[in-house]
Amino acid sequence: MRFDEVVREEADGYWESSMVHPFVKGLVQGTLPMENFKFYMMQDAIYLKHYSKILAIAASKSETNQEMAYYLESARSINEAELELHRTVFKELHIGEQEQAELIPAPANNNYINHMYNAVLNESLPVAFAALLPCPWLYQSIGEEYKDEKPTQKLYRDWIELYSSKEFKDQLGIQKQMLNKYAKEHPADHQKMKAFFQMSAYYECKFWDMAWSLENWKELTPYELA
Ligand SMILES: Cc1ncc(C[n+]2csc(CCO)c2C)c(N)n1
Repeated sequence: MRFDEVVREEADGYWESSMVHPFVKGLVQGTLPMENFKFYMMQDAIYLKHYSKILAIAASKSETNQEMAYYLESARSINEAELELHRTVFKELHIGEQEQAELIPAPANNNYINHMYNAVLNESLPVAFAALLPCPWLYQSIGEEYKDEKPTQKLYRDWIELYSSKEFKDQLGIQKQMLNKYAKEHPADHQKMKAFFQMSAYYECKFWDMAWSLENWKELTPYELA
């Protein structure tokens, strides 16, 4: 099996759990309350901002021109996507300056972002790349699985369309090849690449939980006293 197939198979549980997650199901079926979608979008804007910065750090650590070009272009295009989000979705959902100024990452988002910074700052570039990969890969899988769903809300349809596009699938193909190239050239990094990929896939699931429960820093999970 190729390296990308091995890491993906190991993460099967996270993929399956995302596919049937009430947030994802609600989104593709159009039953998701707009409050949850708005919360998700606002948290995602923070996530995208940091994802782009992390790619820029990866660019600065690149050893080849090809790597450099890939990371710089990815950082630029995600920054552009983030700006577009503010221009369109934020406007549509009436997310104003005040609401944006008060925005802080929810716990699960914070954990995921910190995990990716840790990868790019303290690990090798192949390990950082593996940590960044579940993000496009999982979303591409969801887009493909639900490409024929047509929820009535335009924002939900746009979301599905974005991640089920051919360009997005082609881009993922290049990313899988990069993963395999890194794996071939850095056999000593295999264990960590796998571990960081799994951790990111776990955090992707926690991101759905966060948006479904409107997670915040004030309320802890209530446990019954024995
Ligand atoms: C929590 C979270 N995870 C993944 C994505 C999807 N995503 C973000 S940036 C990007 C492009 C990477 O090449 C993709 C696919 C998201 N929006 N939010």
